[in-house]
Amino acid sequence: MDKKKIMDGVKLILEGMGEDINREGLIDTPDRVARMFGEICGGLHKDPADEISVFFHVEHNDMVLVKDIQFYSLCEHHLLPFYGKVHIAYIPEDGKVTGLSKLARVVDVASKKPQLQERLNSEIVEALMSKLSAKGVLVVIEAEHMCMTMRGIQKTGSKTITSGVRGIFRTNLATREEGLSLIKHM
Ligand SMILES: Nc1nc2c(ncn2[C@@H]2O[C@H](COP(=O)(O)OP(=O)(O)OP(=O)(O)O)[C@@H](O)[C@H]2O)c(=O)[nH]1
Ligand SMILES: [Zn+2]
Repeated sequence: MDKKKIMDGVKLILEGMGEDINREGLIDTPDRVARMFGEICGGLHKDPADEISVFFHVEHNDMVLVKDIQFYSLCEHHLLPFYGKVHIAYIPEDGKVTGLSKLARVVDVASKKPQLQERLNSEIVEALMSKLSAKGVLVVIEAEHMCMTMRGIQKTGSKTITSGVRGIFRTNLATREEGLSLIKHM
């Protein structure tokens, strides 16, 4: 990331607001904000699929579900946070599974950048489908968008739910319902 460009931009925004960029409380703000963007946009220019780096073979060809994976992302329209939980289920092909933490790493890389919830959802699904060659993948994201709560339409508490369904979760209704009910009730 070009830290200097971000710092110059932050100074311009503050000046545009009529702030005194040399007052004590703001003097280090451009530097802080640039470091912050480096951290919260750490997924930029990375491929989420690269996070799935280890594979194991187990005698398990049924569902694997990791739910309530917390994420924080940045709405690409307003640069305000949207955040919530990702639930990931997959059905391995020939017992090919990955480490559980790798699923959360995929979520981190796909979310830490200016993003849309729908794209976040499909990037996670595609990463899993391509690397695991799974029989099926189901990803559900529930999120609160601060651009809809602290500004604009101001609907505090509203939640946006997206889902991405591939393979057997798409073709077999009972499998999809099992995944969805585990996400909802456990
Ligand atoms: N589909 C989708 N829309 C989003 C997401 N995040 C923010 N938005 C929406 O993007 C839209 C941008 O609309 P614009 O009319 O260009 O911007 P705006 O004038 O600030 O709109 P308001 O938010 O309605 O005040 C808004 O409706 C946001 O709610 C997202 O992840 N997915
Ligand atoms: Zn927004």
